[in-house]
Amino acid sequence: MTKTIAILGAGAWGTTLANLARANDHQVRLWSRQGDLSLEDVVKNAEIVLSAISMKGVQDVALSVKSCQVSPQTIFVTATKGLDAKTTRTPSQIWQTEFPDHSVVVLSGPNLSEEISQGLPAATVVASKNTAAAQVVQQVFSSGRFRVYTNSDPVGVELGGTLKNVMAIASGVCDGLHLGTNAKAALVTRGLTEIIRIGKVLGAKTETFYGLSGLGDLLATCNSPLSRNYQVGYQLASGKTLTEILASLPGTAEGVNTCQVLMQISQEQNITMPITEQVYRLLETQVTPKQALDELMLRDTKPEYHQ
Ligand SMILES: NC(=O)c1ccc[n+]([C@@H]2O[C@H](COP(=O)([O-])OP(=O)(O)OC[C@H]3O[C@@H](n4cnc5c(N)ncnc54)[C@H](O)[C@@H]3O)[C@@H](O)[C@H]2O)c1
Ligand SMILES: O=P(O)(O)OC[C@H](O)CO
Repeated sequence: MTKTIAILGAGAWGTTLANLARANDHQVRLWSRQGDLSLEDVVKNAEIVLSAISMKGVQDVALSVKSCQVSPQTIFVTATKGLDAKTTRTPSQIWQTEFPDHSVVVLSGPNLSEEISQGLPAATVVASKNTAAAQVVQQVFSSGRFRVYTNSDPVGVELGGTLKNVMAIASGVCDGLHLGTNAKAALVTRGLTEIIRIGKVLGAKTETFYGLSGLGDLLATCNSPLSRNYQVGYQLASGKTLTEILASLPGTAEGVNTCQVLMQISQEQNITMPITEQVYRLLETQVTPKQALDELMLRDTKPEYHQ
């Protein structure tokens, strides 16, 4: 059945998702703050409101939508991968707080938008506490080129996509320093352990991180030069400054902000995050890429716990 869908954020991801929904004959209205359409007109009578806004704009946009006329049945979908710098909340937590009586669905997976725009096959996950709402979103986007799975752990799915961005920066550094395949495998594997450790404290289920939105997205983002987060790390390794890199980056690299928020969470909740800590110190120019590597390699010896 044709759905009326409002997509907020006309960047790389919002535009790609709009095209996927249009290809399935849905009626899509795309809103951006630079565009001609008003937010009020775009969300009016929408059965689904999907946000692909960068993290820094999510809270403000959610508040603006709250002041618009939204149908009580509207399903909110969030495709943002980040954490709020002020509150440390995830995007779905922000949308659910502003719209407590609505279903909120998280859409996340190994989804480099450029590949999907080229018509290459990909899979993703739609997760919600409300299974029926997740199934509606699954039908909207599913096609022969985009396979959509449902999941009942929205926070786990969301955190998989968010936390891997920090590991993608580290992976870019690893490749930029030409440290080899063994080093990369060690980094990604220990990165997953670190993601699970943080994710469990933040309320996610461990098994979710072994799925598409966790391990899947970690593999995609840590291995692709198309990833903006990977590019940040790769170019830091070549000696560029973060300011120079961000000035020429096409779109948002959420891992930079996520890393700062994670350091705050690490201090408040006493969670050990060695890789995140070194990425943070590198972004803050407290260490060079080579020093960050040495710090990680020379940590105290320990058993290989996966927790
Ligand atoms: N590009 C991808 O491959 C991809 C895939 C999956 C998820 N994501 C996630 O989707 C989100 C958006 O990524 P993108 O690649 O489209 O980024 P982008 O930089 O191309 O677009 C970001 C969009 O957010 C809007 N925005 C930013 N701040 C705003 C504010 N204060 N108010 C209103 N609008 C604001 C921008 O105008 C733009 O439309 C990120 O969280 C990213 O991690 C991206
Ligand atoms: O370009 P990045 O680093 O934001 O990665 C895009 C997607 O999150 C990959 O799934």
